[in-house]
Amino acid sequence: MATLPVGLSPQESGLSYVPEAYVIPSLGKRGSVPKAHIPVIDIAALRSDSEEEKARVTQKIKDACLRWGFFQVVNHGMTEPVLNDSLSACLKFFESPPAVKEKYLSTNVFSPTRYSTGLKTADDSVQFWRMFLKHYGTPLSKWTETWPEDPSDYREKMGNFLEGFKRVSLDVIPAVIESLGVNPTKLTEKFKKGMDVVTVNCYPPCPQPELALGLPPHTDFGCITILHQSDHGLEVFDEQDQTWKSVPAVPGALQIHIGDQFEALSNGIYKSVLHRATLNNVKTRVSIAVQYSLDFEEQIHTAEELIDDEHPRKYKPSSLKEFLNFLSRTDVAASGKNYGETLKIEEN
Ligand SMILES: O=C(O)CCC(=O)C(=O)O
Ligand SMILES: [Fe+2]
Repeated sequence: MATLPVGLSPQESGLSYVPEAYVIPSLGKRGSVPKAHIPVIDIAALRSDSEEEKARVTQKIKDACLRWGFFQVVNHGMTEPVLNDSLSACLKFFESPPAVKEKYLSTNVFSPTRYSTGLKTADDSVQFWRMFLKHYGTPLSKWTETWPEDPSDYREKMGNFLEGFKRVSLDVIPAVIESLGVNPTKLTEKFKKGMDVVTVNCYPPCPQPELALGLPPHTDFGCITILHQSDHGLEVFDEQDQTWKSVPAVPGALQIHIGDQFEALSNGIYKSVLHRATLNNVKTRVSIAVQYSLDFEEQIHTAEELIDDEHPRKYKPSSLKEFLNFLSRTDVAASGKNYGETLKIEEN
């Protein structure tokens, strides 16, 4: 499929106005969005031997998942240099000459490493003020070779970062499963061999940030997403009062989203969080969102422990491969279609 050469989109070329295809009429007059009182959870105890301390953290995770499907974590074990270096390596990639990015330009969602703009591609009918790079994470021995060679430290910095992130995921995922009253042992073994889909988002300054978005309202398809950002800009939808709220910046904190596949695992007890990325007109924001799922074709099912006569199964099984098939045949930006909706079993 034809696509714009790298560097020519309005957000890459620094256009001084927002073209029609980027204007989101439903944004209306945005004014100031209230802050969300999102729990900030110290997860150090998840790595300790104290069952009592672990249970305390697990309870906090449960409360946050029920209320928001979202929380922030601190004391996650990632060091500041590893976190900072990953963002600088990503920013350098986006600032590289077009020839560096052209190698990865693709509209094929199955490409292991893919650069593009907007939500899915520059050809979508609705556009978003974003550039992105997608690739897989661990095991590094399998995927590093597929990542950009330029900038020269990208592979090293992202490798350190993604190994640390995987460890955080293996602390948080069992705790989320446990918080549902489900034994996490078997699934955790599968997650060790699971896929991490890495999306590096770059949102350059936008001349009219009130008119456009970096990413439209969406839920993430995976089990959980862990997000690391250079600056705030993420908003979550508060189901309680049906309004958008901004996620406060907490230095060093990582953001954790419940995704569609964990909503299905929980039989709808936890809901995947609706979120969107907003823009500013001052500085480039970079975020790294890693979605964790089982192996490519391995399906995740609703936990049997959560199904009985009163609580029938509400979700179909799903896999990363099935999600990518959905994505390749759907113009998500124009249709507003969401993968999570396709997983719901219709009630008779
Ligand atoms: O940049 C952000 O804050 C959000 C990124 C995101 O939602 C995604 O990559 O799925
Ligand atoms: Fe997302």
